[in-house]
Amino acid sequence: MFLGLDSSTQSLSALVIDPARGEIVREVSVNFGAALPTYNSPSGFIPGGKGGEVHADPRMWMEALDLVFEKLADGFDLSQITAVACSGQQHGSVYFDATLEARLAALSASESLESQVAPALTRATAPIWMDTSTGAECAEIAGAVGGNAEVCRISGSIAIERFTGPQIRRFFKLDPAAYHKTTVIHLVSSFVGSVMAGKSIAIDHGDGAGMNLLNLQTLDWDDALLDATAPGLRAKLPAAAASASIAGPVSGYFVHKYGLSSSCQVVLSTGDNPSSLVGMGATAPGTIVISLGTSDTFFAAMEKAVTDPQGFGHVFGNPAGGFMSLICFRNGSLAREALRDQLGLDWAAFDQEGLAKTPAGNEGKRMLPFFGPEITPRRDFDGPVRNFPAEDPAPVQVRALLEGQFLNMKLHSQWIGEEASLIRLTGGASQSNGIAQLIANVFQAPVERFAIANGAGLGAALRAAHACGHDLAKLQADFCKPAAGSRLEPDASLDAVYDRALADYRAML
Ligand SMILES: Nc1ncnc2c1ncn2[C@@H]1O[C@H](COP(=O)(O)OP(=O)(O)O)[C@@H](O)[C@H]1O
Ligand SMILES: O=C(CO)[C@@H](O)[C@H](O)COP(=O)(O)O
Repeated sequence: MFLGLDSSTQSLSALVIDPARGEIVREVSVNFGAALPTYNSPSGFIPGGKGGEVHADPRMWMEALDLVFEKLADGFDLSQITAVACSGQQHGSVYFDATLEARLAALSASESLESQVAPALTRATAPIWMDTSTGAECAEIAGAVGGNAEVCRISGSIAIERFTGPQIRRFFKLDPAAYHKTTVIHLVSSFVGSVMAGKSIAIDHGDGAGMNLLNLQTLDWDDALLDATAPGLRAKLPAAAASASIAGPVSGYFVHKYGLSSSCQVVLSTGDNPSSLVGMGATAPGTIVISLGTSDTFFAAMEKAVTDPQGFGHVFGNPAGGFMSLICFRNGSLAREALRDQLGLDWAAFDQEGLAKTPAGNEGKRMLPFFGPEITPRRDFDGPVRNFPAEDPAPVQVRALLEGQFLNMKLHSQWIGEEASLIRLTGGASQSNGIAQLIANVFQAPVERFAIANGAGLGAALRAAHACGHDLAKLQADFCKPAAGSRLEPDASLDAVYDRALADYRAML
């Protein structure tokens, strides 16, 4: 059996697969806000950050890892697990001093992970992907390297506020003493994997490409980008390596405390979106994945690595080899939640009210769907913009938000240059039938969903199995199957309606 862990924005989840039976045999999850309320992070991050700062408390992730293993081990024999791999929310970074390695190597099963690892932190909180505070650092990095076109040529993205390099530069500028004390900087995914392995593990090319530090030609950290970011940075970064590498056996902590086998192997971690590419069976070009987690993301395996001339889209490593496109929309589920709560609805009513009671195209009533700062396209927070009165009935508001979100996605994914022939949906909001049908109609492509909404966790488990010799294509054929009756066809009669809507939306931006 193989275990996949996914440390996303709002939760840490675990999923066990049995390739011999082609089945998911166990799934558990810990929601940070609900299970760990003392961190005051109801949506997984510390609210109220100033100047675009959005951080999370890494101690919360350590506590969640113990909690998820307690749940996993309850009535389940974890010694059956051959290997584990992790996925994590992308770009977030965790900073440690020179005591980290000794602490990880000597973890005692009689104490918590948090009490043993947290004293090594050199930065109390971790900037995460929602952070937009590094505009100045992005400009400095681009300026030092010769402009954003050059940053994009090397790393697959222009200098981006949430990416790890600009975040590291900001830390170096804000607290140089703490930066100099830092000897290891991990991504969220490689951090969780390192705790599992009892030693710092390498960063894979999938998540590493989201740092503005990886050279996509050499697949190593790029000296010009390192120098532009902060002094002595190469020595603080784990090596960059292929996603399918085995890091070593699991830490004795998990053997003695939760019953994993001492021969259980830890496979390198990757980002939650590259992991979902694997879990949604989309590692070969042709299928587009839309993930509706905290962020909404749109991604696909690439035939060849093209970059976004507008600078919003990214090129990441495909965990199965080659590259993938990725576009991230910050106003995803939290924007839908904000409107749902303003209107006093639950999710069922949100679907029924919004989509069943209004016509496709919303009679021209449109919304720029930004309930917080947006990154695709870049907009400061000035609230949603409507071309109709904010007092209009709830169904009009809901349809305007949802159509706005997916028109925005359609508009900003055109640079990839591929017509969507099949879309697979994952993430929490993919459970909504109304949203799934709306996506089919806006993109005029069939939409499929799986029985589980956690494509990233499934991807992690599949990667663990693949790294241990299982054939990835066979694993994907067995596990990445749409749930019976889940396929939704687009309504071809709405093609012209959404063409017009897209033109209107573009004009409103
Ligand atoms: N039926 C639903 N309709 C719309 N959104 C939903 C529904 N169920 C859950 N969600 C949204 O899914 C989000 C969590 O998705 P998830 O993929 O677990 O996020 P993450 O991986 O970022 O932690 C929540 O913010 C919630 O608003
Ligand atoms: O910033 C990005 C991708 O570039 C986000 O997609 C994060 O990876 C967070 O993922 P979720 O928690 O929303 O799944």
